[in-house]
Amino acid sequence: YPWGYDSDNGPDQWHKNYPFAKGRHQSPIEINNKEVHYDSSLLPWFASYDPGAAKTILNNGKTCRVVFDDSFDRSVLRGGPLPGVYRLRQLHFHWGSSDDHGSEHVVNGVRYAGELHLLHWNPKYSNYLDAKRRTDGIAVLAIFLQVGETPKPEMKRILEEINAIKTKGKNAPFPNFDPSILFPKSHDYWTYHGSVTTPPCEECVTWIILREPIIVSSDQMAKLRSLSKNAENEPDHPLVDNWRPTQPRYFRMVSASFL
Ligand SMILES: Cc1cc(C)cc(S(N)(=O)=O)c1
Ligand SMILES: [Zn+2]
Repeated sequence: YPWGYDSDNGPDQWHKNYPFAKGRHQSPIEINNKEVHYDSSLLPWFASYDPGAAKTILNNGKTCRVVFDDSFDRSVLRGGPLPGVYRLRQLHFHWGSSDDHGSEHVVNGVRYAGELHLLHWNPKYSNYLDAKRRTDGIAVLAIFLQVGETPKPEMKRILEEINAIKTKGKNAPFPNFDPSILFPKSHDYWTYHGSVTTPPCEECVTWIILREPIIVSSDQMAKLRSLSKNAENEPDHPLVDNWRPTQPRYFRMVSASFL
C-alpha cells in the first residue's frame, strides 16, 4: 500500500516499510536561532542553470514537479557547503491546506505556506540512484513560500501550467525555464546534513535553506491546492498537506552563512 500523507499511510507509518525514516539524520527539522552556528568560512553558493534543460512539468499524485535534463553538467549548483558541482534534476513543492502552514522546515516556530525544493545530485557518482545511496550524494536548495500582497511574477509560469496537470499521471512540456528567476534577492542560507523528506528517506542530503522567502499570492497557493492526488477517472481528492513534520535534530549542527 503506497506511502502518502494520510493517517493510514502518512509520515508516522513510513518507518514500517522505510526503516531510514527513524534515522538520526532525518529531515525536515526546526531551525532555531539559538541553536544555529554562524560559520564565517561558509562560501556563497552559485546556480548556473541552462533554461534549455527544462523538459516537463508533472503531477505524480504527491507534488507538482518540473524535471530537467541531467545527462551532463548542464544546470549546476556549486559553492556554499558543497565540495563541487551538483546537477539540477528536478524541482517540486510542498504546501498546506491553508496559507498558515505547508512548509517542511520551520524557522523559529514559523511555518510558511509552502516550500520549493530544487534537487541536485553529485555527478562524482554514476547516476542519481547511486547518489541517493551516498551521504554527499544530494543537495537540495530550499526556498520558503510566504503569502503576501505583491507576489513574485516569475511563479506565474509554473502556476499557469497547473491546469494541464490537474490529476495524477498527467504531464506537459515545460521548455525554456530557468528556475533561478524564482530566487529571492538575498543568498543568505542555513545548511545542515539530513535526508530526503519522502520515503525511502535516505540520509544523503546537504540542505541549503534560504533565509529570505519568496512572496506568492493566496490565489497562487490556491492554484497549487487545486491539484488532485488521484488519477482522472478516480474520486477527487485535493493534493494538499504534502509536507513531512519536523524530525528530531539529535546531535546535528545547523550552520548559518550570515550573522
Ligand atoms: C532526492 C529527493 C527525492 C524526492 C522525491 C524528494 C526530495 S526532498 N523533498 O527531500 O527534496 C529529495
Ligand atoms: Zn521536497
